[in-house]
Amino acid sequence: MTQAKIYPQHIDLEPVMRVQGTVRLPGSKSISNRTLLLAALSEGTTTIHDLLASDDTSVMLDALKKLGIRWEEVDERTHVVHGAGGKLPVAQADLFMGNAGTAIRPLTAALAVIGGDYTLHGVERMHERPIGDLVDALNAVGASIEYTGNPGYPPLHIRAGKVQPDRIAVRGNVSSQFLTALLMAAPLMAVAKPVTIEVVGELISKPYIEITLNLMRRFGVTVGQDGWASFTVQPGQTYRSPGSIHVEGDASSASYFLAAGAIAGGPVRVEGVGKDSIQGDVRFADALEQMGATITKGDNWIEAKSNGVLKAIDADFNHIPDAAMTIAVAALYADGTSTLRNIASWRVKETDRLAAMATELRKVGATVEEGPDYIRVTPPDTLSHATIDTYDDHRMAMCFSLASLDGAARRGNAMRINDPKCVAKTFPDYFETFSGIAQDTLS
Ligand SMILES: O=C(O)C1=C[C@@H](OP(=O)(O)O)[C@@H](O)[C@H](O)C1
Ligand SMILES: C=C(OP(=O)(O)O)C(=O)O
Repeated sequence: MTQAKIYPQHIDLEPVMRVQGTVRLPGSKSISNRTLLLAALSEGTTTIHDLLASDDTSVMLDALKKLGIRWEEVDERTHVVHGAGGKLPVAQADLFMGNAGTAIRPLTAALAVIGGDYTLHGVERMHERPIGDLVDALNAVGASIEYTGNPGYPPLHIRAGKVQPDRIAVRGNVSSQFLTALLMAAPLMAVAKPVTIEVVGELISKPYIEITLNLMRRFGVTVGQDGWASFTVQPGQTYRSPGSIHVEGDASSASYFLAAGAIAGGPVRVEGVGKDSIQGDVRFADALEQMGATITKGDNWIEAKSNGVLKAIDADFNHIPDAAMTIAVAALYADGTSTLRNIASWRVKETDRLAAMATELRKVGATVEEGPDYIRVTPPDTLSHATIDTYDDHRMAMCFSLASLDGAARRGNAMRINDPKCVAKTFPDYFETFSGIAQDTLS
């Protein structure tokens, strides 16, 4: 095992020869934040097992508390949320949303429909991440949401409106979270008549909608679906607590460990997600398999093992935008040029991930072509030592830990990752966990 040296400003990862081991994954961010909100909107009390403890869930928990929702942390792995049955006890609040898309977007819709006087804001980058499609959709049917900074972006000021539409139209090509937000708020609007949400244009990141529909179902609301074009919620359905609910391990967080196993020996097993996962990012394992790794799966685990040099890949990654970043770095270990297509949404996430990925991959010696919605990576013969900037993007930090795996070629040269604490967004002890699978290091 390596001793990861954590500094306030950077972490130095010694070259790793081989990885092997088993990792217990933190809870899924997407499932955690949806479950918290649905539990808060439900009638009854919900016990949540294995909730993610990270910045993104903290902002949701804090916001719910400010809105008057009672919850308790029973122990490290168990939370209890007392639902308020579709109402919010506190009608006026100022809510800090950090940089959590899964908090601000669904809360905006729920608060706009329930009504009250609420302000929502976040970190600087949050104020550069679009929310206009969601605000337009809601305001067009009677909500009252104003921008207090730049039009189209948080911060927002929500006032009581009257939102009881038959139909709502929302664009789906910037973020699927806008549709998720409207879907979760739809039962609150469908008081006397059905509500249909129509998707205008292309819908990206579709598997995240499946997570939304699955969790809504578990909280007692079924949604009628016409392909990906429209979704209908019948009236009279209210959220009801399932009693208790278990949060799967995070499939996006799994990607770093599975990629490590595929690159540097393995086997590496992740526990907490398996073949019946509701998270689209488990399909990351299919991409690794396509690149030549051996993947095995059980009910609650996935394992990756390498078979020598990875094969280059050319594929559409629209369905797994987060885990696709891991493929871009795994491409450093492939036998040729890899192309990741249809990932324009990378530009509006924690940073402009297409630009950031291209810049940092070049630092380790790759030849990179950055297109409007694609990235093409040709690995160097030998990876160079580099200091990687992370742009306050947890995934940049986690992805580039994989660049320490070329142990033999970079004897003595650590890979430096700046601002490693940004992993706290979804995986606060990522680097300790990563060092736990490193079997041999060279220094
Ligand atoms: O709904 C969700 O839980 C998420 C949807 C995706 O966003 P987009 O729909 O904006 O691609 C993903 O990138 C994000 O990390 C989580
Ligand atoms: C895009 C991401 O986050 P968010 O939920 O804030 O959109 C991410 O975690 O990669």
